[in-house]
Amino acid sequence: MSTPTVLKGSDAAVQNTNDDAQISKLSCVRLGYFKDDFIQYFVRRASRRSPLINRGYYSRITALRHLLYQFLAAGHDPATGSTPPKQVLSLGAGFDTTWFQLQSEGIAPARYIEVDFAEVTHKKANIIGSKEPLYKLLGLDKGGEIDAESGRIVTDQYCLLPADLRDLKALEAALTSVGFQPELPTFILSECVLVYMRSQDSDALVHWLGRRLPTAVFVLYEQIKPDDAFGQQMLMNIESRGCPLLGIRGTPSLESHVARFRNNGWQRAEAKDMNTIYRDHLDPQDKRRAERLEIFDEFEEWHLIQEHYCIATAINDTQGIFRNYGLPENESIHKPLPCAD
Ligand SMILES: C[S@@+](CC[C@H](N)C(=O)[O-])C[C@H]1O[C@@H](n2cnc3c(N)ncnc32)[C@H](O)[C@@H]1O
Repeated sequence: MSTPTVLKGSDAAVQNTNDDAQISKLSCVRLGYFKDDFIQYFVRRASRRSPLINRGYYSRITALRHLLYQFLAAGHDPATGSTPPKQVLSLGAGFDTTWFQLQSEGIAPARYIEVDFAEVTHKKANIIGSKEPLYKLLGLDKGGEIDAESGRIVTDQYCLLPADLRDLKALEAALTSVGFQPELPTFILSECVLVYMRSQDSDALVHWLGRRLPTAVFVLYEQIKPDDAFGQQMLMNIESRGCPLLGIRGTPSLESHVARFRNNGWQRAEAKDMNTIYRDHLDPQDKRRAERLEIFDEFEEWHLIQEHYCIATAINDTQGIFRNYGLPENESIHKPLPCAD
């Protein structure tokens, strides 16, 4: 498959949001908010972000990582010491490095599948193919397939697949081609992705996954509240970059995220805004450490921004392994992200 050279304007702009996200993650890593030894390979022009942005990414990444760790540990049987094999499906993964981090920590799941537009996976495959620490971790020096031209990598544990998430037939074909197993416990990650799609497309995707995956956790992070003054300004800023939040009117609130999941094949769902998550669900000790990293006095804006982002989770649990799944209230069972010295 060749990489399309002509992109529809807004698709190209949406793809560029990936670069922005990775620059912000690297900014956090360099300041010590969290550790990620791999993000450096995916950023061409590093830039230090404002304390407001850094703290926002810290809260996003810390909460999402906690949910992922919890999923990976679910179903652990203390008697046998075994945990059921699991898979991750990362939608619109961009240059996310989570698989590399999990693999280097020795806790990667049985399968980790990333999907994005071919233009993005093409660039990601090129980077992975040209950086020794990345392709060695993937075992690509010993086997597996990498086709940077088409943006496809297939190894036993990790797959990178080009597909447009609005085209469910193409997505299904891509997943089937690498032996995606719908019956395995699956963690679906959508970090700032569905909101760029029209609601009819993202609803269809949520429905399709909800119907096919009997044991799964869907974790979504994105913007909400488009209608108050701050929300209107946020929409204008994003629209001016050419990538409007086409889906935000369909899921403008916490309640609408829950309702969308419940109406589309998911047994349970909940949604919280990032103010609540930061206040009540992040490890207090790690938060204190992060809060000392930079001088910070923009509290009013901080709360406004955090109120306009949410994490929604949905669960299908035919095996009964996610009974207590979710972010815990402020307490000590958090596994803090390893932090840079
Ligand atoms: C803001 S970036 C987020 C990247 C990554 N999830 C992260 O948080 O670091 C949005 C990503 O979603 C991808 N995306 C948006 N719409 C998509 C679609 N219809 N099909 C495939 N990927 C899509 C973009 O190409 C981009 O890489």
